[in-house]
Amino acid sequence: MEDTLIREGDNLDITKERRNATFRVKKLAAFIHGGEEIVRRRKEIYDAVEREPRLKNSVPIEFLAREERHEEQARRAVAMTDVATDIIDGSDMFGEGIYYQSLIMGRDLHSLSLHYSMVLPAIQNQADDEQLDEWLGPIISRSLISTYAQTELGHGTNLSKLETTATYDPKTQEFILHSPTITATKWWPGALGKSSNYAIVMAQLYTNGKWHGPHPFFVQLRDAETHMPLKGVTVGDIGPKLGINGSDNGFLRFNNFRIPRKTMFMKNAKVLPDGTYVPPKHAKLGFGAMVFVRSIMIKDQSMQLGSAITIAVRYSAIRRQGEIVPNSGEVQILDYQTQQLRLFPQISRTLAFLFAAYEVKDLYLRVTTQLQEGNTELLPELHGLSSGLKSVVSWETAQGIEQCRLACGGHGYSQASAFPEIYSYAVGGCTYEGENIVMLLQVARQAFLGLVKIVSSIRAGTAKLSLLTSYIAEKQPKTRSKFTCVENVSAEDLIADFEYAAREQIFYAYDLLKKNETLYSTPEEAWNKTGIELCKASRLHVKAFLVRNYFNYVSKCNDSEIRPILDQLGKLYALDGISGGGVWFTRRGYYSDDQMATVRQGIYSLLEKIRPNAVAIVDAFDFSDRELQSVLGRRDGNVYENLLKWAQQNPMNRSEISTAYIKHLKPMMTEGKSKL
Ligand SMILES: CCCCCCCCCC/C=C\CCCCCCC/C=C/C(=O)SCCNC(=O)CCNC(=O)[C@H](O)C(C)(C)COP(=O)(O)OP(=O)(O)OC[C@H]1O[C@@H](n2cnc3c(N)ncnc32)[C@H](O)[C@@H]1OP(=O)(O)O
Ligand SMILES: Cc1cc2nc3c(=O)[nH]c(=O)nc-3n(C[C@H](O)[C@H](O)[C@H](O)COP(=O)(O)OP(=O)(O)OC[C@H]3O[C@@H](n4cnc5c(N)ncnc54)[C@H](O)[C@@H]3O)c2cc1C
Repeated sequence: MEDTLIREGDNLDITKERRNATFRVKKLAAFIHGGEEIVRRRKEIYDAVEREPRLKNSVPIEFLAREERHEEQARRAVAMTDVATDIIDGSDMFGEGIYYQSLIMGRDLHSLSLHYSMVLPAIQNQADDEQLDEWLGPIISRSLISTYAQTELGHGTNLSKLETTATYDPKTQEFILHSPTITATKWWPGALGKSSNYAIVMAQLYTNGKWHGPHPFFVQLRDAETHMPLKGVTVGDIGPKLGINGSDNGFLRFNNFRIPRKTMFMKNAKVLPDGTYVPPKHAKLGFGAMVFVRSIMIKDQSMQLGSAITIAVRYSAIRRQGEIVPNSGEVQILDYQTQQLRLFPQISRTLAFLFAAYEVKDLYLRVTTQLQEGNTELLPELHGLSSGLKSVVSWETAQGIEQCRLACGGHGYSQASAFPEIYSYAVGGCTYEGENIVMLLQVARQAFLGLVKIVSSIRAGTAKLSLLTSYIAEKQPKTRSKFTCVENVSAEDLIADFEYAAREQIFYAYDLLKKNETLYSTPEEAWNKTGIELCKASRLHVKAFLVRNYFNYVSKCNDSEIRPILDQLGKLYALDGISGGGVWFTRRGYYSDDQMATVRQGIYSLLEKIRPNAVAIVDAFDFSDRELQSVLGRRDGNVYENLLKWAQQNPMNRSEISTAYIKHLKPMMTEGKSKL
C-alpha cells in the first residue's frame, strides 16, 4: 500500500479528511489483511499486474454489449492465467488468488471461473490417483476448459430429484448419460454455454439395477479440435442475466451419451468393472466442490461490501449539499447523522464478514487435511458454518450495497458509480451454491449446529457440543442484560446478549416444532409450519457467531492507535444488531425499554466518534481505483470532472446525431410539422 494516499491535485475535502485521521492507515490495513507482509504482497501483486501490458483493462466494460463483454472477459481470463504463476502463489486461492482475480476480472465471472473455483478443487479432492494423473495436468495447463454442471431446469436445491441419469453398462464398461425430460436439462452452469469442452456432471447413478443417488462424472462435451458438441450432446448459452454477463452460463442435454467407467470420480464412491457399487465414507463427500465455493465466497462477499462502502464514504466526503446551521455553508453529506447510520454499520459488517472468512478458511483447510487421511469428523461442522455464513453474509452484503447506492443519491444509480455492477454480481451469492433460505434450514436441521438435535440432546442431558454450539446449553440468565452505556459495555457482555437472543429463539423454534408435530400428521409438515421460526433461529445463531468471532479476532490487536477504532466498529456492529433485532433482545424483559433507548444513544455517540476517521478507515481496506472502477469512489475525490469525462466517452456520444433520431424521431417530427 502507498505511503500516503494524499497527492497534489486531490479534492480538498477528501485531503482534509485524510489529514485529520487519528491513526495511520497502514497500521489498520495490516491488521485487517492479516499482517504487514500480506499488505506488502498485495502491493507487489498490484504493481506486477499494472506493469503487465496484457493485463491492461482498456475497455470500460459497462459500455459493452453482451457478446463483446463475454469476449473481453475471455481475453482477460486467458491473460490473467497466462501470467498468474509469475505473479501469485496459485495455491493460495483464499488470499492471493481471489485478490489477483479481482484486480483483473472485476465483478464478473468468465470462461475460466468454474474451471478454477469448482473443477480444480473437485479434482484435487475427489479424483483417485489414476484420475488425478490423467486430469490434473490438462486442467492446470488449460488444454481443456471445464465447468460444474449440476442444476437442472426442474431442480437446483433438491439434489436427490435431479433427473439426469448415469446408467452403468458392464458389457462395455461405460455409463450412459441421459436427459429423460425437458426438466432434466442442465441449466445455469457458468461457462458451459460456449467456453467449456468438459464438465463435471452430477447425475443419478444406476448400476446393476440399483439407484445410488447423485454422483459426479468428468465428461467431455465438445470435440478437442473443432470445439463442436459431441454427438449426443446439446449445449448452449441461457441468455442475459441480472449480472455476470461476461459468463456464458449454459444449458446441456444428453441423448444416451456413452462415457467410460473411469469418468466417474472414484476417490470416494466407486463402481467396479462388474458394476458393484462401493459407497463413500461419508454420503456427502461428492458435494465437496460446493462446500469450497461456500467457504471462499464469504471473503468475496465481504470484499464486495467493502468496495461499496469505500465508494459511498469517499463520495459522501466530497459531496456538499444542504446546510446544518443556516447560512454557514453547505456541508459534506457525511456530516448528516442519517447518512452516517446508513453507512458506518456497513464498515463494521465488512470487517465482521472478513474476520469470519478467515475462520471458515482455517476450518476448510483443516477439513481438507483430515479428509486426505480418510477422516470425515469435521465435515458436518464445515457444512454448517459455510452454509450459515453464506446465507447471512450474502443477504446482508446485498442489503448493504443497496444502502450505499441509495446514500449516493442520483449518481449512485449511474453505472459510473459501479454500484449496479457490484450489486448484480454480489446478489447472485444469495442464490448460487444453495438458495439462502434452504441453507438456513440446513443449519437448523442437519448441519453441525444441528440446532434441533442439539436442543433435544441438551434437554436429555446427553449433549456433545462443539466450541461454536456450547453456548446453547448454558442457562438463560434470569437477570437483565448488563448493558448500561456504550462506554462501559464489554465485548463479553455484547456476545452474551447475542447468545441470549439466539438461545431464546432456538428454544422457541424447537418448542414450536414439537407442538406442531402434535398438530400435523407428519414430521415434515410440522417442519414446514415451523420454517420461518427455524430460519430466524439459524440467522441469530450465525449472528452470534459473527459478533463473537469479531471480538475474538480483534482481541489479538494490542496497538493503542488502531484498537479504539476496531472497538468502536465492533460495538457499532453489535449495537446496530441489537437495536434492529428488537423482539429477540427484549423477550422476558432481557433488555428494558430504557436500555434500548440507551443502546440507540450509544449508536449515535459511536457514529460521532467514527465520523472523523471514516475516510481513513475505508482507505485501510486497500482498494485501488483499478478494483473499484468507480468514478464516485476515486481515491483523489475528483468526482465531478471525471463524471463528465465518463459520460463523454460513452459510445452514444461518438456522433452528435443518433440512429434513433434518424430512423424514428426525425420522421415523426417531420410528419408532425406537416400536420401543423
Ligand atoms: C491461477 C488463476 C487464479 C484464479 C483464481 C480464482 C480464484 C477463485 C476466487 C473465487 C472467488 C469467488 C467465488 C465466486 C465464484 C462463484 C461461482 C458460482 C458458481 C455457482 C455454482 C453453483 O451454484 S453449483 C450448484 C450449487 N447447488 C447447490 O448448492 C444445491 C443446494 N442443495 C444442497 O446442497 C443439498 O441438496 C441440500 C444440502 C439442500 C440437501 O441435500 P440432500 O442430499 O437432500 O441431503 P439431506 O438429506 O437434506 O441431508 C442429509 C445429511 O447430509 C448433510 N449434508 C448435506 N450436504 C452436505 C455437505 N455438502 N457436506 C456435508 N454434509 C452435508 C446434512 O447436513 C444431513 O446431515 P444429517 O446429520 O443427516 O442431518
Ligand atoms: C449466478 C448464478 C450462477 C450459477 N452457477 C451455477 C453453476 O455454475 N453450476 C450449477 O450447477 N448451478 C449454478 N447455479 C444454479 C444455482 O446453484 C441454483 O439456482 C440454486 O442452487 C437454487 O436452486 P433453484 O434455482 O432450484 O431454486 P429453488 O430451489 O427452485 O428455489 C426457489 C424458491 O423455493 C424455495 N425452496 C426450495 N426448496 C425449499 C425447501 N426445501 N424448503 C423451503 N424453501 C424451499 C427457495 O428458498 C426459493 O425461495 C447458478 C445460479 C446463479 C443465479
